[in-house]
Amino acid sequence: MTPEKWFGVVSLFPDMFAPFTQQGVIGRAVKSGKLSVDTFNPRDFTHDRHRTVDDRPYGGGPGMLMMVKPLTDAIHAAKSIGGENSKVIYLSPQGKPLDQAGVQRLANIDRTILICGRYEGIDERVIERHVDEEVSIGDYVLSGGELPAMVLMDAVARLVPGVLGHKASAVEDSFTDGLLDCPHYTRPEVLDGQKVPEVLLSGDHEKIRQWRLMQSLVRTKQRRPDLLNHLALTEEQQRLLDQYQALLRQ
Ligand SMILES: NC(=O)c1ccc(NC2CCCC2)nc1
Repeated sequence: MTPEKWFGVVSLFPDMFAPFTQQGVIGRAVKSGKLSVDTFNPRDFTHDRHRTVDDRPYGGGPGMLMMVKPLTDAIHAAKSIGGENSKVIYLSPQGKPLDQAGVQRLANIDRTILICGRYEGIDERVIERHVDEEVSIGDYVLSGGELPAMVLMDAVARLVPGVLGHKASAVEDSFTDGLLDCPHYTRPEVLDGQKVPEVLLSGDHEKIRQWRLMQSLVRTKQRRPDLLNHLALTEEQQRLLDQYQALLRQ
């Protein structure tokens, strides 16, 4: 069996991960043993009557931080399961933006610990001491790192061999070669008077492949030219793009 990929999630809200690990693609990956997710709740590592997990920031200011000792105890518990050389990732807006290339890199790591911050975040010394990588899923602020952790696990799990059937890998392909996905169509052939592009009904698979590639290129050029800047287009891709632009100029 392919060695399973393990995620250890440090979170004050472990119940948020139950629906995520029991449904859909991820649910199947967990059921088939290709993926496993363990949660570690800092609150389980408190010893005071109120089970305190937050603490005040030095220097004052609004909000609280995650209390250090319960957090580091939870991290140590996760490392005792995943192993001392588990990759430790902290989700935060200050992190490196996550893109498909980053997802592919993380897909090659078998043991990953994800730290989900709450309140205003965590003590910088915990980041310096325990965190290998700070990762951001986008330039916006969320109430916790749990949703970013699920986004990361979903994107990574899709790349684990056997998790996706062959059918769903079309989406992967377009992003893997750095392009946006082409338009998709299904029944009915005419929807509110709008027909499905003829080529898709032609049965000519080479023409369909070229049409889809052209659509991906044009969409990427129109919607995300920045993605094209980092791409070395293949000879075929360049030809198709030139062909399309020649069409536009007619
Ligand atoms: N863009 C992101 O990936 C992201 C991650 C965590 C977060 N909030 C957390 C971070 C510390 C306390 C709440 N917000 C946004």
